[in-house]
Amino acid sequence: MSLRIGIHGATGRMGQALIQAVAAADGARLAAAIAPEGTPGYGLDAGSMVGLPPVGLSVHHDLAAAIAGLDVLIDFTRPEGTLAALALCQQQGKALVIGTTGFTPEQKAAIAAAATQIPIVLAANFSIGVNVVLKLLEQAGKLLNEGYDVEIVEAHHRHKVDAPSGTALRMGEAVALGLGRDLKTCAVYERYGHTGARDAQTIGFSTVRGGDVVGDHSVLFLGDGERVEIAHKATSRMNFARGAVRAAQWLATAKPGLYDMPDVLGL
Ligand SMILES: NC(=O)C1=CN([C@@H]2O[C@H](COP(=O)(O)OP(=O)(O)OC[C@H]3O[C@@H](n4cnc5c(N)ncnc54)[C@H](OP(=O)(O)O)[C@@H]3O)[C@@H](O)[C@H]2O)C=CC1
Ligand SMILES: O=C(O)C1=N[C@H](C(=O)O)C[C@H](O)C1
Repeated sequence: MSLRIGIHGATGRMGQALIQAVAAADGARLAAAIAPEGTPGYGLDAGSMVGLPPVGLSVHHDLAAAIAGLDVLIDFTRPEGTLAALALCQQQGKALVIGTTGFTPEQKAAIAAAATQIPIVLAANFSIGVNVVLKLLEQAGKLLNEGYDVEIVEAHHRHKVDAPSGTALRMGEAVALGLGRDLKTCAVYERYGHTGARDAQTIGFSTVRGGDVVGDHSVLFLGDGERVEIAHKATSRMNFARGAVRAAQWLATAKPGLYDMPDVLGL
């Protein structure tokens, strides 16, 4: 029996990559493609929409009905879309993969609460490369914990609506863990005007938006007379999509709980 996967946000940049990734995956099939009524692509066959042979499923907006016929829902939408999907998955006891970013602390707490009843993978970045980089960053934080200022720079396409990226924030958490700091109290997200000299205990974030950049992240450890840079550059969304499908397959046998991509990858 193949795993029945539904995609919430099917007409989006990631939704379209996910349709392709599900089509290419062994042991999985697309069982629903959900997007807001009337959005470009709405009503089309999900396969045809992405240039594949027709799959016999049209993009529709009835999320509750769709979830009833799924094993796992993959959500790449906006925080409010994810929370609607979360409530329905919880009601129907279905597993959920969340790729959406930009959640408030309260929204993250709602996801964690739902994960006491259903299995959820919540990851700001589903690429293998970024998840390996997170491990390297924790180690770098441990080793470069004296005399190095940490700055995180990220660049994304002109359509991205949240900043800093979820990945940049996860990278900040990984470095902070290595350094023995709490990102909540040491992050600096804005600088303008007379800022004063840099506080050595801070982790700074800078955001670039423009063009079609898929996702670039650099973490700089700036010392006296040298600097270390750990960077990841995505050139295709297929790495994220394949990772999310892998997470959906992993969730099929997982117990209720809140998981991240390192759990899926065994890192
Ligand atoms: N974790 C990861 O590895 C990655 C995460 N992301 C994240 O995934 C999310 C989506 O990115 P992307 O595909 O580029 O975005 P897009 O805007 O291209 O697509 C979003 C999709 O969700 C729909 N949508 C928007 N708002 C809602 C809502 N409130 N309820 C239901 N559906 C909604 C959109 O429809 P409409 O167009 O009509 O609004 C569209 O179908 C972002 O948060 C992004 O940061 C992106 C890449 C990788
Ligand atoms: O919106 C995007 O495009 C991306 N969002 C994710 C994030 O916020 O980290 C992951 C990736 O960088 C692409």
